[in-house]
Amino acid sequence: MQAKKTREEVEKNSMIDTWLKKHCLIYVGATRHPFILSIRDGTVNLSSFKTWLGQDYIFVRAFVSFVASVLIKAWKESDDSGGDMEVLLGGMAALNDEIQWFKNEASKWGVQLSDIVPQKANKDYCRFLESLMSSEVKYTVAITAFWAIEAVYQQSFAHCLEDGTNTPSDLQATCLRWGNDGFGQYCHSLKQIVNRQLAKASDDEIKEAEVALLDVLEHEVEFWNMSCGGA
Ligand SMILES: Cc1ncc(CN)c(N)n1
Repeated sequence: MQAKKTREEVEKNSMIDTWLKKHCLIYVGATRHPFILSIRDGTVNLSSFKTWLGQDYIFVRAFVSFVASVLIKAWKESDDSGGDMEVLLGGMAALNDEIQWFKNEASKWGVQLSDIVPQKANKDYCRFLESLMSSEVKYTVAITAFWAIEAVYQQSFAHCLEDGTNTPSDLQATCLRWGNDGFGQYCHSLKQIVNRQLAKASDDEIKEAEVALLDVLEHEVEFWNMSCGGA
């Protein structure tokens, strides 16, 4: 018979949900940003959209390297009982498509990707990713950040696809890229990996993972602000 879980174990198993409740203000700030709300209600400024498109292309290229570093940490540190490598490889494959998608969208919207200069918020975010790539950073911390980065886009763009929204038809494909059910399922798999890692992590690692989550949420807010011309 399975032993009854202690309250501590139950809490650790759903650590992410506990954190999202605790940090609800910043989480809502990242997933319901005015830029996203403007897509959702159809008032989006197209020049902001194009800024976001060009800057995000640069971000995604840095993000691929970060994901590669998470994959290495998974190989070294995870017992892989949850099939982490497969989930991460699926993520890499999706990023390969994402880069191609950015190139196609850029040519559709007349954005010259070779001319894009990364703005401060983007540089800061990429620098943060680089800091997580250090071998000193534990898998639990890096995978928490990884899940949060993907989850913010999934939650944000899925919000633009809900019934009764006014998302412009030519932005539907963008919203579907991250708001589709398959991407939602992928984020759910990442979240399960994170909760499993946190359940066996040391107190210090748990603290570091929580800080990484907050850092991601702050960088995501700054990234949206930048897209609107605010940073
Ligand atoms: C800034 C940012 N955050 C998240 C994602 C989703 N891969 C993205 N493309 N850009």
